[in-house]
Amino acid sequence: MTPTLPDASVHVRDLKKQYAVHEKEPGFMGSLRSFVSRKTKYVEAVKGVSFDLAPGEVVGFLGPNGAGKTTTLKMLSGLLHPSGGEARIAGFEPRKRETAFLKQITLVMGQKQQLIWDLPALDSFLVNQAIYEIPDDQYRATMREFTEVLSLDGILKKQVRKLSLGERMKCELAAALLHRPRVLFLDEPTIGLDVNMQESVRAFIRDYNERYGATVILTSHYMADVTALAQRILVIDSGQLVFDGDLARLAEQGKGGGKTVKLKLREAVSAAQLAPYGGDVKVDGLSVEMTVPRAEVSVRASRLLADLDVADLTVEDPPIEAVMAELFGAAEKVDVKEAVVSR
Ligand SMILES: Nc1ncnc2c1ncn2[C@@H]1O[C@H](COP(=O)(O)OP(=O)(O)OP(=O)(O)O)[C@@H](O)[C@H]1O
Repeated sequence: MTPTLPDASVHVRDLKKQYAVHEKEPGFMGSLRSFVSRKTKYVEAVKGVSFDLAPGEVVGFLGPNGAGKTTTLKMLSGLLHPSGGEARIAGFEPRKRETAFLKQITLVMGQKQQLIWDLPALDSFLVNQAIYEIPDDQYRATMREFTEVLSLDGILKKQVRKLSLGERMKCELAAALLHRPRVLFLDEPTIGLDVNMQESVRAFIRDYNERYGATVILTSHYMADVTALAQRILVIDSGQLVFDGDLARLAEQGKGGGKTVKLKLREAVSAAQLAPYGGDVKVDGLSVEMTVPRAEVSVRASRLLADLDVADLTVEDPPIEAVMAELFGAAEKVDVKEAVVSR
């Protein structure tokens, strides 16, 4: 039965997606051959994923390229039918795409656009008002709020094609949230944006989550998005969930469970002299960085303070992008370079 008051929770059990891919040799002869005998390969994009989100929870959904993030979000928003398992979003079964369900969710894909290219964004907003049957007073109130939070003044009446990427993304977000959905699927909402624009988008998502108690699943290659918005992280790799826990626990997995100790010295010391205190020692003038096993941190820090002329000592978890690179073995797989640049 369709609930009248959705609770914005997300329940996913053993969700699977298999794609059938038709293979074709290159060239004309290849086309002919595939016409006569078509070869089909199956890609297991999602292999039995399960998790539950409480209403209002914000989670970062991370994983290397091709891990199955977009496929999962498309199944949760009802765009793709799962090959197995089930999902319940705000009490609804996504695959049915009921109108009441669509009014509770939104899917924002940073790489795709829903705004009408040749018209001002305002026209697309009016189309969405009609589609989602948003009452006039609610539409006006939401527009006022979004215009303020996203600084949309002056851009709503410009043709979408003439907007900058950042301006367009802000309008895309506004259009996607105009109906005040309770569950947000955000797939790379800040992709390609400059650092300031990324920050505006983050602030908007945070504000929306607090104001409406919306549940948010966010994928991003920019770790700054994830660390700014999410407490809990789901990591998917090769279609399987390999981590579900809080950010701090994910950080603990890095550097073999070690912490980064940073020192500012008053007197220069060589890396060789510092080797007994920790691993991965990096010396840059009077600044030193090293990795120390978690359980040893207090003992080693006391020794460093006793043995050297230390002006400052800090202990940090390794950056989350480094942890991800370590988890997946290769830095390029998680776009660590981009993530670092965006911080
Ligand atoms: N329509 C499709 N047909 C066939 N295979 C597909 C299709 N869409 C995705 N795949 C494959 O399914 C797997 C998961 O893809 P998906 O787009 O879900 O990954 P992702 O984690 O979102 O990756 P990225 O971070 O690169 O966007 C990949 O191996 C991909 O090649």
